[in-house]
Amino acid sequence: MASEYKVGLIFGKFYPLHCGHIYLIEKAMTQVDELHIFLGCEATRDKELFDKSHLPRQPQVSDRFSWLKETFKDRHNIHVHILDEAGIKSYPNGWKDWSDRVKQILSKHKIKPNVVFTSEPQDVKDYEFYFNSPVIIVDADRNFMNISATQIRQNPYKNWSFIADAAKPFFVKKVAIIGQGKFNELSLQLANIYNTQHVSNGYINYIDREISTPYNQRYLSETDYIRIAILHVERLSRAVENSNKLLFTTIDFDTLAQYYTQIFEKENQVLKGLKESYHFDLVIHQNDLDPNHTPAQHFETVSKMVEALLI
Ligand SMILES: NC(=O)c1ccc[n+]([C@@H]2O[C@H](COP(=O)([O-])OP(=O)(O)OC[C@H]3O[C@@H](n4cnc5c(N)ncnc54)[C@H](O)[C@@H]3O)[C@@H](O)[C@H]2O)c1
Repeated sequence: MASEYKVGLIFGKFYPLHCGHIYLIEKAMTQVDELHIFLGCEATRDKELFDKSHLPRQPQVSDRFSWLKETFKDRHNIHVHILDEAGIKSYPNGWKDWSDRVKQILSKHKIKPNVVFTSEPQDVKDYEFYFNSPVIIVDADRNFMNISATQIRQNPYKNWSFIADAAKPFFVKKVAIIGQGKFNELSLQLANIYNTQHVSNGYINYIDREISTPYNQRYLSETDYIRIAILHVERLSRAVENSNKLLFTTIDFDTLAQYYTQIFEKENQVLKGLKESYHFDLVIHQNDLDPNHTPAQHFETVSKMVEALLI
């Protein structure tokens, strides 16, 4: 006897996607032929969640969507839909309107669900009523993956290991430590200590020398600076994918643009654009620290500044 083709539904905010969500989804996948995930979004509610959180920046719907897509890429029977909840009374006061909006998407894509998965026992009756489907509760006590998105929003770095790998790069804090001699080694040292990535920039020593070099004896042309900047973006982008909470480097784009302006006595639009769009969470210039301090004291000062980023 042919068994019924099973189509499952899962609803969530995935703010952010974590291993508990992934467990729910994978557990559901053991019981269905096809799974439809609905990513609920509502601009005011989502902004409020961010305002109450300790997340470094607000994930947009596109970020949350891409975390799901990336995590379940190559899984052709997992489908992700964006569910705009604008204008509907917030949970749990808008079940009728909310389920009607879900049904619009179901009918548009000719999806005929026959099971809903959740870890929330209090929602079972409403899901059964509005979708006329049985509900399977997965790990209501969160014993298998003891984590919630609220806990991650409250303390993303303490709960780092639970954040979905696809979402981690979004939360990595970028640190540039700029200086000479022993100070220049700090970013590499801290990357080692924090078990994370470091992006060196070998050109920085050249650039620093160029400032005091007469025009006709300089090594680097104007376009070399653009190449250095683009290469740096590429290397940072690769490194952030494998970073553990922090990413260290020896130059930021604001400083690079300042060097350029100092040397060529004009602005460059590419560097200006990078300076405005590429955000660093912490930039430490050796010149801003006490010049009478020893390298060991600088190490202490900088370490404390970095540690404060993870609170
Ligand atoms: N307006 C309404 O009345 C109404 C009614 C129902 C649902 N909704 C919407 O549905 C969405 C529900 O999202 P949510 O808050 O449940 O999202 P969520 O992202 O917190 O969770 C998504 C799913 O993962 C499960 N889960 C979370 N942590 C888990 C863990 N550690 N182990 C196993 N499973 C885990 C949850 O039970 C849920 O089923 C929201 O967008 C909400 O607005 C609205």
